[in-house]
Amino acid sequence: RPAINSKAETSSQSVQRELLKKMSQKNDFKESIHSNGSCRQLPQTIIIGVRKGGTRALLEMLSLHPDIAAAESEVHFFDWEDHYRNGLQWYINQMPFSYPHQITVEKTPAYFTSPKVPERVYNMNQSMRLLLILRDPSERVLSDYTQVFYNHMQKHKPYPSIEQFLIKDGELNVDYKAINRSLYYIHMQNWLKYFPLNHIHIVDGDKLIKDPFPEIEKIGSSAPFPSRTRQESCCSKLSRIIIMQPTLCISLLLE
Ligand SMILES: Nc1ncnc2c1ncn2[C@@H]1O[C@H](COP(=O)(O)OS(=O)(=O)O)[C@@H](OP(=O)(O)O)[C@H]1O
Repeated sequence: RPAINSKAETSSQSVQRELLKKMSQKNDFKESIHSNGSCRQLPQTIIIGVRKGGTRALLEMLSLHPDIAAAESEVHFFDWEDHYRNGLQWYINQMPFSYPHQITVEKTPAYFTSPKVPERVYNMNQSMRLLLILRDPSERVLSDYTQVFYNHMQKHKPYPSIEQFLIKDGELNVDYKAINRSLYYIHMQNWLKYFPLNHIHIVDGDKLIKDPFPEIEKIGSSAPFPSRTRQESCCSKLSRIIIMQPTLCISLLLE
């Protein structure tokens, strides 16, 4: 099943409306509505990971589509207790304003490897569409390590070499977080307890970086970048595309 499908959208939105009604009875919930008719909506699609898989690039590419409204920053609603305790009203408040026909997408790469998250997402919306971008697991480990290494360097803090993390007692150290996050099949099993495989659209991160358009096209069954709005959308967001992926921009302009 495609991860983003504007027809299936209708049923997903009605599920969420029911959910919001229940919330309003309990917590005096008020939906934030803008005077221009847009409002904040719960996401219908979540990019759940994987960390360093290309989640930012994927979100930026999807947000080129005029029917997609993307949350700017990582929300960490389902994985951080402090946030989860705040409830759905708080979650909605983190979402961008969007029009009813638009699909709201958020990305928090830590969701994929957090054991509590699949059940929590399921409890919110059983028909949630999940996007998971994976890349070569070894390269992902290096990328993960490098990010933490540079964070330490910037703070002038020492950080062990990668060799010190990789091997423990002569064996691969699967307790090392960066390796553990690359054990995709383990985390996937958690998600499959709650969502069938056809709810989880897997994007090939290695292909996305080399040739993004075919990977993006696979996400939606209907044309993900309607021709009517393609150029307009491309021009207004040109600078972002150039930063993220010049070849996507060229594809969009040539289409
Ligand atoms: N199109 C495009 N533009 C820019 N970057 C791209 C793109 N596609 C994939 N990537 C690679 O994505 C890696 C960062 O992944 P994430 O965005 O998931 O990182 S994070 O988890 O949100 O920190 C990061 O990996 P590293 O280069 O290993 O750091 C990027 O190279």
